[in-house]
Amino acid sequence: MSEHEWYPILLSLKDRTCVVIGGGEVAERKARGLLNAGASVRVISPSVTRGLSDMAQAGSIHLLQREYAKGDLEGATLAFAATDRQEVNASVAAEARERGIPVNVADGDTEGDFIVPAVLRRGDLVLSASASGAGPAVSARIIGELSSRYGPEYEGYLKALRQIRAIVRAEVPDPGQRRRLLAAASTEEALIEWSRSDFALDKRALLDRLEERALDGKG
Ligand SMILES: C[C@@]1(CC(=O)O)c2cc3[nH]c(cc4nc(cc5[nH]c(cc(n2)[C@H]1CCC(=O)O)[C@@](C)(CC(=O)O)[C@@H]5CCC(=O)O)C(CC(=O)O)=C4CCC(=O)O)c(CCC(=O)O)c3CC(=O)O
Ligand SMILES: NC(=O)C1=CN([C@@H]2O[C@H](COP(=O)(O)OP(=O)(O)OC[C@H]3O[C@@H](n4cnc5c(N)ncnc54)[C@H](O)[C@@H]3O)[C@@H](O)[C@H]2O)C=CC1
Repeated sequence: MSEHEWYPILLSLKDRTCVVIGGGEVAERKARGLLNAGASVRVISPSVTRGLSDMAQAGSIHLLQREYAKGDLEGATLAFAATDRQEVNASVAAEARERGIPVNVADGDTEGDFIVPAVLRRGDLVLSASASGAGPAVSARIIGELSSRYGPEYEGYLKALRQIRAIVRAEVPDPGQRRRLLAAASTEEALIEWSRSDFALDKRALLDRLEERALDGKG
């Protein structure tokens, strides 16, 4: 994998077809990541892990148990070349390029268009880390460290914050003031407070409380 300056984005894959070629541990990990993003996943491989086989049985992925053949990327939004055969991965990448489909290549020999970071999800909070291919185990370790710092409670925090933000955006016309209040609404202490209270029931009281927090933050 040569050195690149990668551009990180969050992609919407809901109900989009993503095709994974290969059925080993790496393919399984990519398939799970795609399912977590609501994608429709097609896996093509003559042999597959137990995990992939269970996912197919449960109907969560569409499995074609055979070798990759040109044409398999038809209709794909993203392609993943995750076999243990470099020449197969290269053919998948070539088909993707012909079709203009972004492709991820799991081995280091063929250039892919994108790489996959290590990911931690807490509801709407998505944390990701990448070492740009220098050492993926570092990415995994850092995400492991973040998972204890940002626990499952963050899911509730962000649900609450989304509602607060909607109220502030509707009630506070001045952009500078809005930004000031939303910064005050986003501290960890504030997130804990919102997740424990019925703030949305009384907009006036909420805005007063935010003003108080904003002033406290200054002092
Ligand atoms: C470039 C990239 C392309 C891509 O796959 O997108 C790529 C490439 C390669 N990985 C290899 C090896 C390993 N990969 C992992 C793990 C992960 N690899 C992931 C991403 C990426 N791997 C992309 C770079 C992202 C980045 O740098 O941040 C993660 C983050 C996400 C995911 O895969 O979903 C996931 C951790 C998820 C988690 O656990 O949270 C482990 C550790 C383990 O398995 O426990 C090992 C063994 C240890 C080691 O080798 O370091 C090899 C050598 C293969 C060989 O030797 O044959 C290559 C090829 C090469 O480097 O040339
Ligand atoms: N990017 C990453 O995160 C990592 C990448 N790797 C690389 O990825 C490759 C795959 O790793 P694993 O999943 O552990 O390997 P694996 O050996 O467990 O699985 C390889 C899979 O490819 C399938 N396959 C072989 N020929 C095929 C064909 N013609 N069409 C469709 N599927 C075919 C096999 O059926 C098997 O399911 C490794 O050889 C290595 O180069 C390895 C570790 C991590």
